[in-house]
Amino acid sequence: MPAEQRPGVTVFLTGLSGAGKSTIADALVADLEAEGRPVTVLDGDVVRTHLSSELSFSREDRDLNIRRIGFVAGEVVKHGGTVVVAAIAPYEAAREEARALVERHGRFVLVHLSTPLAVCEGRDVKGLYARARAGQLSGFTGIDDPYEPPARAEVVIDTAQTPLPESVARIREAIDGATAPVP
Ligand SMILES: Nc1ncnc2c1ncn2[C@@H]1O[C@H](COP(=O)(O)OS(=O)(=O)O)[C@@H](OP(=O)(O)O)[C@H]1O
Ligand SMILES: Nc1ncnc2c1ncn2[C@@H]1O[C@H](COP(=O)(O)OP(=O)(O)O)[C@@H](O)[C@H]1O
Repeated sequence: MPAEQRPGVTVFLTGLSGAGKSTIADALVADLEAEGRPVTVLDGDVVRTHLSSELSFSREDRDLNIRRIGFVAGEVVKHGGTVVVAAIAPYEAAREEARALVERHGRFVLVHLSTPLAVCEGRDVKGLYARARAGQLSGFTGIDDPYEPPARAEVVIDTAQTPLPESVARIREAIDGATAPVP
């Protein structure tokens, strides 16, 4: 679809640490940018450096973080832009608030990475699960802090079962409403 006719869209990747949010976000962004489609990326780690550096991982602060992300995404979508969010976003109410902020202006595609905790912990990309298990990090999602699975997600992907190119193709299908070829 020509860029000037395309409504803005936010793809919101949610899931446990190590579920594959950043990996899929990077591949999805590369896929979109290869078509000359600019993308605004709001990755949890980066947002927490630049926009939410004062926030903790309490429920209140996580919710505020997701609300900020939803607001920024909505502003970009308002002008027809494409946004990719990668954040744990463990609480249903905050995700739905972000959805509402975006859907005022365009489309919102929630992608739940349902990768099981045991797989995420086995990956332990940053060594945080080991620290949480050792009692050196408290309030870690999935260990001693909750993750509420989304009641309604446009796409659900378990990255223990789904190869990366298939994940990207499924999300492209949800965005474009047409089958994107698997590379
Ligand atoms: N207590 C606790 N719980 C969960 N995650 C923690 C915690 N402390 C630090 N980290 C690191 O912060 C990254 C998650 O940040 P988010 O902004 O996505 O979290 S949230 O949406 O506000 O809940 C997360 O990044 P990912 O591993 O990429 O998900 C962690 O590296
Ligand atoms: N099919 C897959 N899809 C996505 N990531 C995968 C897959 N298989 C293995 N991985 C690995 O899982 C890890 C996921 O880490 P990351 O993307 O940083 O997760 P998150 O951003 O959710 O914390 C990466 O090391 C990635 O290479």
